[in-house]
Amino acid sequence: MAQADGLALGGIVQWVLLSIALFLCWLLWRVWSHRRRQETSLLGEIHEREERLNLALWGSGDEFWDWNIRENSLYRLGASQLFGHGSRDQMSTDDWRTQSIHPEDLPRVQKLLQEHIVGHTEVFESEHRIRNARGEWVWVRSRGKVVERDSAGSPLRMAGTARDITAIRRAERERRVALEVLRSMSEAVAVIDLDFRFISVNPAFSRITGYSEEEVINQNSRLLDSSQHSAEFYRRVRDVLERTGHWAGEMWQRRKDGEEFLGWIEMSEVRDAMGLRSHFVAVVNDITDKKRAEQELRYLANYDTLTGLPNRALLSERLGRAIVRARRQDTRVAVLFLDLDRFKDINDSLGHAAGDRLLKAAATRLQATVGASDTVARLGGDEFTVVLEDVESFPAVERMAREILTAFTMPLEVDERHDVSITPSLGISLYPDHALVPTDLLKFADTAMYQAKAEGRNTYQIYNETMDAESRRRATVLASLRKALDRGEFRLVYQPRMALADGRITGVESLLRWHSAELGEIPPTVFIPLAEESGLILQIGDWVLSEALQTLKRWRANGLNEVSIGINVSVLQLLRGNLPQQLRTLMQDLGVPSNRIELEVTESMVMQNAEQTTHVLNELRKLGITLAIDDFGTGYSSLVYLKRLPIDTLKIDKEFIGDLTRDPDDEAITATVITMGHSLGLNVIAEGVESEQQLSYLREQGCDEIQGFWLSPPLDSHRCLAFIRSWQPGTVAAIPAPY
Ligand SMILES: Nc1nc2c(ncn2[C@@H]2O[C@H](COP(=O)(O)O[C@H]3[C@@H](O)[C@H](n4cnc5c(=O)[nH]c(N)nc54)O[C@@H]3COP(=O)(O)O)[C@@H](O)[C@H]2O)c(=O)[nH]1
Repeated sequence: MAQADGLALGGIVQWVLLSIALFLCWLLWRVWSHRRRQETSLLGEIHEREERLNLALWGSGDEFWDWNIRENSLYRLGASQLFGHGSRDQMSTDDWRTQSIHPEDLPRVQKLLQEHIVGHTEVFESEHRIRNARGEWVWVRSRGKVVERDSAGSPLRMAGTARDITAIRRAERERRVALEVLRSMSEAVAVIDLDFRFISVNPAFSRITGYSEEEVINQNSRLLDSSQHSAEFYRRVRDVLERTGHWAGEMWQRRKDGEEFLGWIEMSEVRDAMGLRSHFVAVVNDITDKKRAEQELRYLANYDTLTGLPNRALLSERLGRAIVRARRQDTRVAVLFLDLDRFKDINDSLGHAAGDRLLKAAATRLQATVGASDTVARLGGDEFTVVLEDVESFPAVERMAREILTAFTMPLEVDERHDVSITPSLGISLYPDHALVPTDLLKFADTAMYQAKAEGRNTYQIYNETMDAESRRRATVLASLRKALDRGEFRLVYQPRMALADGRITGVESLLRWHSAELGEIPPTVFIPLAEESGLILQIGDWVLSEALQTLKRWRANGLNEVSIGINVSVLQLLRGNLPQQLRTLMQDLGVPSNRIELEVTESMVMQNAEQTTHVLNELRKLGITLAIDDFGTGYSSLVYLKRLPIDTLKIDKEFIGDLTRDPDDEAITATVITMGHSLGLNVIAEGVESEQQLSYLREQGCDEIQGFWLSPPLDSHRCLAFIRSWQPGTVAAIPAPY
């Protein structure tokens, strides 16, 4: 039993031990399978996390790097997506240094790493270039931190991310370039929101408008609205901009200081990434100066800068339009061509500045006479043109021509001290009577003007066809005149004059004659004006002086010591200024006395140029030469000047003498001139005396001397010498007065 009991116990023990062993095995299996499950789930979790990290890196486009400092190795996750397939996931730090990073950036990156490792910076942060799988350099922004240190604090591991910022840097560079362009642009640029408030402006905007960026931000763009446009105009512009997204045009704008400027403005909408309008950009070009320059150019092209009158170009245009209107309305257009008489002499003597002022004064006088509705133009020099529209008749044009002549009888004020008298000569042509086109009308009016000059100036002429022949003849005469001196075609004749008191021959007047080889005998009334206009009178005048004084010398050698010689001089000779010196030399060379020389200048010439000629006349007077005013009574006489001028003799024009005893007016004028001349202490000579009646009347009025066909026509020097020698004074002195 004890054995059985022992066997049973042993069985039980074995069974228990087996059960325990089985249980332990089961427990171990359970633990193992639990661990296994745990491991599997951990691995799954790790895998999932890695997946997420990879996804995150893929999504962000970043690379993860892990640098084992002690082992000197670099692990990179996501490098291939950042730098292309083939980029290495693992590399040694040395390879990274020598192959991966751009050599120029390496020192900077190492410095930043060092600063972080020693604890100077919280994080390592750097932008540098990395070579990608294709061998190109790409810019990355790398951020990282030390993530493990040993017990001594030395870094064991650093980890971080890197991001490709090549595109960002390019965009940034482009943005900087764009900003620089905006900054350096000469056009003002403003970004405006949809409520037309300024968002940003460039420096040119501040320069042009005077407003700084701070002053305009958030301000409405109405700030620049100018008073030159109506509110309606600005409303329309904004309306177009809102509807179409674009507006371009010229717009006046007001600067901060209130000054207005003209801008060429281009406004365009800006759309955001969603394609919605977000802003407007306005580019403003200040075109005030350009516009002004354009206007000035237009002005210069169409107006005469001196007088402000239309020039030839604008005149032709207006005349053309006037003709078109006249054709449509069946009316007339008149062209008045005006030239100032002897303007050249005045210009030469007064100087060009005064000449310019005279032209301006003449332009004002002309415009005031004609009125604002008709065109007055300056063609250059002293030539003006008037265009009259809706002309009813020839007399109406003549009336205007006379009004112009009358307007010029009053002297023109050149400055505070100088008044100058100047007369115009006018030529007139009419559409459709004389021509149908502007060029012909102008040409014919010009021809008529020359005819007016030939008629003695200070008058008008209406064009007729014979004038063309006349102007051609003038050109022919002038061509011959230029050769006359060299060919020796001039000669002087001498007309004696006689004292009424005792019948003595007191002197002669030398008169020029021209016999042209081609044209025959040309009267002085024809060639003298041409010689004056062309300036040839200066050389011709020199010849006359020399010739006349040589005759005087010859006569004196023949015993005519008491006879004086009168020599006509043109005002041009006086204005030239060297006449006194010229005469001094001639007198010395020829040995003739000055008190036997009298220079004759016409009244109108001297009166018009009194200020300029007085000095020369005084010089001549100082030489002992006497001075006579010729053609007295025909021009505009100023007693003031007459009194001031150093003259000795008045010669009453033959125009008054011819009608003596027939025309009471001429008698009255002649008597008055004699009285006035005597009251001024002057010797008075009557020219053109042809009859005894005239002679008697003049004697009765106390005239001092006479000259004319009654006594003798002009004679050549030999015949004149003979005439004087044979003259019997007693016979004439005995002629009684008619009353
Ligand atoms: N600058 C210069 N001008 C000169 C010179 N020589 C002449 N002239 C000027 O030319 C104009 C015309 O002169 P001319 O044809 O010689 O006529 C003169 C006389 O011939 C004429 N005359 C004289 N007596 C009578 C008369 O009884 N009846 C009449 N119908 N005519 C007469 O008058 C002219 C006189 O000239 P003036 O005394 O000068 O007025 C003339 O303006 C001349 O001045 C010259 O050398 N230089």
